[in-house]
Formats: sequence, C-alpha cells, structure tokens
Amino acid sequence: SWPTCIVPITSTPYSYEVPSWLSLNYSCTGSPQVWEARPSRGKGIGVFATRPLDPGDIILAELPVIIIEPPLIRDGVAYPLTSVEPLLQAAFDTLSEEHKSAVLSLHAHLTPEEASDTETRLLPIFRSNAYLVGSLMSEFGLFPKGARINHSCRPNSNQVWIDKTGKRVVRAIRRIEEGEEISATYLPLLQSRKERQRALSQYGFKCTCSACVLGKAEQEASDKRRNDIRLAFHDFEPHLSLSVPQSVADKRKAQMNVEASMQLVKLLEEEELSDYLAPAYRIVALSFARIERWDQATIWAHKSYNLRLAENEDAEGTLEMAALTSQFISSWNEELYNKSKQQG
Ligand SMILES: C[S@@+](CC[C@H](N)C(=O)[O-])C[C@H]1O[C@@H](n2cnc3c(N)ncnc32)[C@H](O)[C@@H]1O
Repeated sequence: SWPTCIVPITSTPYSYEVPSWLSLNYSCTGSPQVWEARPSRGKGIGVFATRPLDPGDIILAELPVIIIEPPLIRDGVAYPLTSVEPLLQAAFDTLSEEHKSAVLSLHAHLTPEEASDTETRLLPIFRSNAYLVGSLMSEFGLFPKGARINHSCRPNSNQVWIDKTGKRVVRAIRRIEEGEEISATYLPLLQSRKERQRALSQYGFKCTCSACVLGKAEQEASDKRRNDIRLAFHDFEPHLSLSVPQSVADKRKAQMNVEASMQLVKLLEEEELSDYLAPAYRIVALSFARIERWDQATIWAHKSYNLRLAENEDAEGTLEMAALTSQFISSWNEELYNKSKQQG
C-alpha cells in the first residue's frame, strides 16, 4: 500500500519517469502528512498540499542527508562549489543505499560539458538542489524532500534553517488550498522580472508563475512595485531609531514616514510577497513609535513578532520584536495611566 504522502502515479496526462524513491522507502514527515510529491506540469516533480494550510503551518521539517562546508580561500570567501567535489563524493560514499538513491534521483541542471559526461552527476545535483545552512549560513545542505519544491516569484512557503534542531523547516506563509502546489523562491524577489529570469537561467528554466506571465502594463507595474519596495526598505534604514523627533520639520517627516511605511505593507500585499511582511511590520511599528502612537506601535510590533516567532523562536529578529512589543506596551500603559490621572 502507498504511504499517505505519496499518490500512486498510475496515469498521467504526460509522460514522466517516476523515480523509485517515490514509491519505495520514502518516509513521510509530520503527523498528519500535509504534502505529497508528484509531477507538476512543465516543472518535473513538485510538492503539493494534501490539505488546506494556514500561514505559519509547518509543511516539512527535514534533516540534511549531506552537509558540505566549503573551505575558505581567505576570510569569509569560500572556494567555488566546483572545488568541493571530492568532499561531496566522500560524504555521499558514507550514505545508506536509501539515501544514495534519493540523492541520485534528484533533478540536475547540466552545463553543456556536464551533459556529455554521463558519469558526473553528484556536483550538478548538489548545485541544483543544495541550500545554505549552518549557524553562519556558510555550509551547503542537501534535503531530498524539500528539494522537490519548485520556484515561484510569489511563493506560498518559506524555508528557514533552525540551527538548534539542525533541520530546515518549510512553512506556509499564506493560505494554501488543498491540491495547491507548494512553492519557494530560489532568489531574492525584489528584482524586476528580467533580472529574476536572468538569475533563474542558472537552474535551466523560465519561470511562468503569476508574477512572470503578466501583460505588458501589469508587468511594468509589478516591476515598479518591487523596485519601490526595495528602495523603501533601503530608505527606511536610517530612520529606524527609537528617538522621538523634536523639531517641527522632523516631526512632520516622522508623520510622513508612518504613511510611507503603511504604503510599503500595501505594496507587499499587492505583490503577494508575504515573506517580506515581518520586516515591513517592524518598520510600521517603529514609525508609529517615533510619533508616540503607542497603541499602533504595539499592534504592528506584535504582528511582526508573531510572524518571526512562527519562523524561529530563537532568532535575533524574534527576540528584538518581543522586546519592542513589550517596550511599546509599557509606553501605552503609561500613556493610558497619565490620561486617566488627568481625567480624574
Ligand atoms: C530544486 S529542483 C525542484 C524539483 C524538481 N522539479 C524535480 O523534479 O526534482 C529545481 C528544478 O526544478 C525545475 N523547476 C523549479 N521551479 C520551476 C518553475 N517554476 N518552472 C519550471 N521548472 C521549475 C527546474 O528544472 C529546476 O532546475
């Protein structure tokens, strides 16, 4: 019988060779299982939700089967991935047969030279599927289940390395319906479609997600929104101190920043870039704090905290938002106390 996460592929509308690991020895994570791996039209294999998922729900938490730490050439600069082949081969040789066949069944995008060489598959497999991991994000890990998640420029999941458990956790970042494909991003998304397509060519495909198949006018609007979002994050950086402005001009600027920060959230929602909401909510919270609107500062800080907490309770960003939320609640309490004293 089939494990619950795997749909037997008895008839598909298009031919696809089903790798043996799909039906054999492939264990499912989580209880109950919320995903299945199956062909996705035009994208090889993909990962699909087997039930509706809410933002923050864990889809998959996976240990790497291989971790490679590329040696450094000099401080902070690693050897190119091509030079780690011997390390990769050594790590591969220690794997169980089950893990070896899971790794070898993964998709590999080949360079023309690699295509003519039927022997070397490990490096292209690693290059096409590995993710940065480790406390310094300086190592590369291979996760055979998560590696089946296809790319979208409007992804519905994010993936976070949790150093404490040594797992990579994939979570829903918006509502995902049953049967919907789980998508992740392979690149930073605050770029134009042309820039994204150029970056994705290294994986050997042209993205056809909803952000990449817009008509001309809509595409220009989408590119502009992404550029505006990128600039807004950059421009806000110097204005994120907690000091309350004193001069009339600075107060006016701080008020305008509140409006600009709300506009940033609106642009992210329009572009469906949910993964950037936590830092945007933080900017809104700090902007309200600078005009001493403690009620709004608290609400927005808490929204950012909730998103961060769902990702990683120990991350610096989560701890910062916890501290800011409680600081703003104290200021709000004080304000309410002073008001009640004045009234009576
Ligand atoms: C990390 S693998 C993802 C799983 C892969 N589809 C498989 O069959 O194992 C990356 C490869 O999947 C394919 N892919 C990923 N996202 C895609 C997309 N949006 N459109 C078309 N192909 C995609 C490309 O061949 C890419 O090199």
